[in-house]
Amino acid sequence: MLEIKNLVKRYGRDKAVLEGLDLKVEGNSVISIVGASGAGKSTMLRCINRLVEPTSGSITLNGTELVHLKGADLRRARRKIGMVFQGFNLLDRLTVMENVLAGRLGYVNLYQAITRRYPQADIERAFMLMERVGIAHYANKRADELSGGERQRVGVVRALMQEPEVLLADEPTASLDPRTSEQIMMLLQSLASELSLPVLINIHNVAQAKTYTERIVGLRHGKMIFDGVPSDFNKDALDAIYGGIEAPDDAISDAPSEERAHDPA
Ligand SMILES: Nc1ncnc2c1ncn2[C@@H]1O[C@H](COP(=O)(O)OP(=O)(O)OP(=O)(O)O)[C@@H](O)[C@H]1O
Repeated sequence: MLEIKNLVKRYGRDKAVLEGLDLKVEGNSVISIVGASGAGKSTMLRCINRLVEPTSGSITLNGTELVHLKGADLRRARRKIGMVFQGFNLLDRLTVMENVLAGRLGYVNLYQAITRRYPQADIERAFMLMERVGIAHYANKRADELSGGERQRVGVVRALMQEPEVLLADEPTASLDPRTSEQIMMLLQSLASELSLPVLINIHNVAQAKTYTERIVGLRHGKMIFDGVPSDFNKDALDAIYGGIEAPDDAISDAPSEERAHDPA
């Protein structure tokens, strides 16, 4: 279980960008975090894996307090937090397999890491996960030879190689075309349930949030002003989150639905 209590983040002396957030995530829920640009979505995710230092508050993952961890304890805790990025964050000149195995760096010793001698079990797990998401045949290709959707699948597998207890995805579909975005959302939804993994997804596309996630958290100016199921995310909720700031296209339509029931990967 991931539990955030009274999380505050202030950059320097500026006004707090997160003003006391509380969030509890259990089981294999897939949760989207929506909000206008600058609402604090990325800051919230980055506080969880401590890419950003929380100013105050508590974040626990399965009983371990993450705030204030340092050194080896922080590295150990971070292994349990997978992250998928908007820009994929792959090492372009390395192969797909090498990128995927980078997800094990937190587990192997320095010699293994430098010589890239990963345990056989890691290689088998890598192939199993690459098969699962449909990229195993690209194992020896350079990462920069793949399409955006394929690259994001590499990013997802790399995160899963960490054997995470929670998966964070920061705008995972923002660099992809609409159809590929839907495929990645479906993939995250299926993997959450197959691996019993909670997944938190920052997303601008409210229609996709409604279609592919089971809970929506809405932020506005660093405060949580909506936390509920997609069917309750109506025009009022939309106005409360975006009113006067931004009006996302097709935000309350039930957009992509053709393939929502299955994952083609
Ligand atoms: N490193 C930083 N230093 C100072 N201010 C920052 C830093 N990172 C983010 N901010 C500010 O914090 C606020 C929240 O930013 P954040 O990136 O978390 O929002 P967001 O909801 O993810 O926005 P977007 O959807 O545009 O990515 C913004 O006002 C931003 O300018």
